[in-house]
Amino acid sequence: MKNKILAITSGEPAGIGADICLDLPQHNLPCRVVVLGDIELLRNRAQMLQKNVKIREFDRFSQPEHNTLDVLHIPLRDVCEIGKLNPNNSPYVLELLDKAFDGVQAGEFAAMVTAPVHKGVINDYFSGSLKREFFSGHTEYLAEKSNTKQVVMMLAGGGMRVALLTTHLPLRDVADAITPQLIEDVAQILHHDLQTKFGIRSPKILLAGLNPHAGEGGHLGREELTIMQPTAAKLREQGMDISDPLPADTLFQPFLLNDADAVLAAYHDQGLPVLKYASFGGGVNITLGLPFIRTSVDHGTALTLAGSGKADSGSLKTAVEVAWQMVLAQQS
Ligand SMILES: NC(=O)c1ccc[n+]([C@@H]2O[C@H](COP(=O)([O-])OP(=O)(O)OC[C@H]3O[C@@H](n4cnc5c(N)ncnc54)[C@H](O)[C@@H]3O)[C@@H](O)[C@H]2O)c1
Ligand SMILES: N[C@H](C(=O)O)[C@H](O)COP(=O)(O)O
Repeated sequence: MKNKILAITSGEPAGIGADICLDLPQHNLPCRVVVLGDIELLRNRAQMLQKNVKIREFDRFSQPEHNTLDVLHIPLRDVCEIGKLNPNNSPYVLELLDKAFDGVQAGEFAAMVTAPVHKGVINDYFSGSLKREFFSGHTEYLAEKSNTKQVVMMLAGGGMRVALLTTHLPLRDVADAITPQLIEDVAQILHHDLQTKFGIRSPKILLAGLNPHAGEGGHLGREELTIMQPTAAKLREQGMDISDPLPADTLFQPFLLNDADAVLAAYHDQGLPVLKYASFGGGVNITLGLPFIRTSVDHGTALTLAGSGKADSGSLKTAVEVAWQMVLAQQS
């Protein structure tokens, strides 16, 4: 295979991104990785955490070395104090993503894996600099950069896969966002990627209702009756194995999950707390529908843990492993 290297963006510099990246050489990974970030920041963090790891500048032509972290150096824009967000470093955080994106587009990297960023401070930077942009998350940022109209956020862990109809949206806006077109687009991407990227020939998808008890026959909200059920029926006519909207409070039970390949939840905090309860620190976030492979950790920047030695790097390890499995599946 031409490109065997995965790009790992080290994320918000004041958070645990550097800490968890420093564990990568110990993880017995199935492939070569390069971390994108400020090399001095990584060296300082390694010293602080007393990590016995060699940190060297990335050279594509050098041989991988035992206990060595290859770093593609991208300099910080301003001082970084551990645990303290500095909006002036937000362009640095975005540059890590842009460089990884350019690398996968150019075929230099086989996939990208992202350590956590802090959405709030990036938006603080945008508003402080009078810029108009809004940063919702990696998922939306990478969709926009790659001109992809629709992508799907799916997390996997604890023996389940949970995909989302809506991602980083205020709860107030969720109901209006759920349209037949959105359900069709998201379900089709989910179905397609479960087949092509995860080798599931006939994926079975459980659709979660939006309202309590899936609308209670229309008495507790009508979205299930007017939007979700008719769209699910249409998708079934097209050959997809997708349920009618089911009550979300009892959907995440083994007697239903054991027979399903994915849950399609209506919104972020309907699906993700269940999955994170089952697997926090060992799950993986996968963006489906992109023209390249991108996975991420299942946790955030954990500012108070940065530099403490208490950050668990298990999710980053899983994110690398899953990205690599997807690279291999793509080749076969
Ligand atoms: N992939 C990503 O970029 C990503 C994912 C989730 C959240 N975030 C962002 O992170 C920021 C902080 O979010 P939050 O506080 O809601 O969630 P968080 O995941 O940062 O923290 C939640 C709790 O889990 C703990 N925790 C998190 N990661 C851990 C790890 N690896 N090991 C041990 N404990 C860990 C934290 O200390 C905290 O108690 C927000 O800006 C959010 O948007 C980013
Ligand atoms: N929704 C994700 C989670 O809760 O883990 C997280 O915010 C990361 O999203 P992006 O990958 O879009 O940044």
